[in-house]
Amino acid sequence: MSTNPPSQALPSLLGTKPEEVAAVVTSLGEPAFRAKQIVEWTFKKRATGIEAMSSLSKPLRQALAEKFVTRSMTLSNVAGSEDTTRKILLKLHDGRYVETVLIPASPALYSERSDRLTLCVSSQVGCAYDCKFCASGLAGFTRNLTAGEIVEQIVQAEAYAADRVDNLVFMGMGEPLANFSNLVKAIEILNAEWGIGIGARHMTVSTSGLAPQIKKLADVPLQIRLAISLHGASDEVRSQIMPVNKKHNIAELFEALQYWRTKHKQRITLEYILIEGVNDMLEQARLLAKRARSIDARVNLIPYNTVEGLPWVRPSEAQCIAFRDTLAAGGVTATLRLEKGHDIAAACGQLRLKQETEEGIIESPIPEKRITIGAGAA
Ligand SMILES: C[S@@+](CC[C@H](N)C(=O)[O-])C[C@H]1O[C@@H](n2cnc3c(N)ncnc32)[C@H](O)[C@@H]1O
Ligand code: SF4
Repeated sequence: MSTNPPSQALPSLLGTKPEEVAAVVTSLGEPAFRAKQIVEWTFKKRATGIEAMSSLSKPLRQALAEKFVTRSMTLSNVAGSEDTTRKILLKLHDGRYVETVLIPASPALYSERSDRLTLCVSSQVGCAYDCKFCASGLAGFTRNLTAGEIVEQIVQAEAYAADRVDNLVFMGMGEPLANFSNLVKAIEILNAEWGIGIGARHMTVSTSGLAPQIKKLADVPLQIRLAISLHGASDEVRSQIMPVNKKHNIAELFEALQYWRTKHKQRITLEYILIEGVNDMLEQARLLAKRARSIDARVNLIPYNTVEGLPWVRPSEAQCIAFRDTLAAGGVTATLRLEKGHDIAAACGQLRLKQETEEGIIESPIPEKRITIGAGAA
């Protein structure tokens, strides 16, 4: 299934706004309406090559082809099935890989209505934040994705599925708020009528808790949703599995979330992976309930997805249910999905690790991710 993506690093039209296209068109001595046609070919007609833009003159197409590409990645592999999740492995122009995950209809999680087709997109190659349970950061950070590469994941997934994606979650590989300007540009293009046209309320940005960037994102005038990877209700537990907590602790994070709430009407989601013996104690549930109530957040409980090479295990169903019930008794709306295969993140990052290790791009990451708390931690 794999073919080589274009090797040049020209900017992609999928990451270019109409005013930027207009500036190029004008510099080429062409009338301004050509920019509108190029934008239509790019986003509405989904032209896969500049030569296909048949309403433009040949010389203009040639000049454009020296400045832009329409695609910068190729579909390399797909794993999974239509009724659960399908992980799409995409090869980037520099030979690196990212994953984007198609998730079929399921009861509403990140938006009010049922999510017909959700796509979980990546924002970086690798991740620098080193959360102890996560596959995305296992081989460290390589680079940010461009706005065009973020947008193209949706375009590639829609072409593959022959369907429209109507809900987006930034929960793939990488920390979206560490790639702030590309993220915001991509969201603007994804939201725009002239662009992909996905409503802001159907986009959720998930972050490990970069408090200053949460405030900065709050000031962007789009009603996108926010999910926080909390995974520990006390600083002690959270810092052991999420080193970012040592930089921005829970108090600082929640102060930023209060600021977010002054600018956004939609409720914040607190993501909480349940890992046996690490963060699944019921006193954590009671503290989590208190924290969630303080910002009127809902909680999404995710039984841990096993990552090859990592020692963590998911708790028993009974423990997951007891955790959820403790939250409910504390007055907090909590979602818990016990069936496998429907998880949004679905341990995203593992396909890419396997591919890049096999190709010798990265060394097999032998995780030094063991911590010593509780019974489940080896
Ligand atoms: C991969 S992260 C990407 C977005 C952002 N960096 C963050 O941490 O929120 C998306 C979500 O997947 C979760 N996750 C990572 N590894 C997981 C695993 N093995 N099982 C379940 N969820 C996992 C993260 O904690 C986070 O809530
Ligand atoms: S959970 Fe998010 S921030 Fe943490 S390592 Fe994974 S991708 Fe990075």
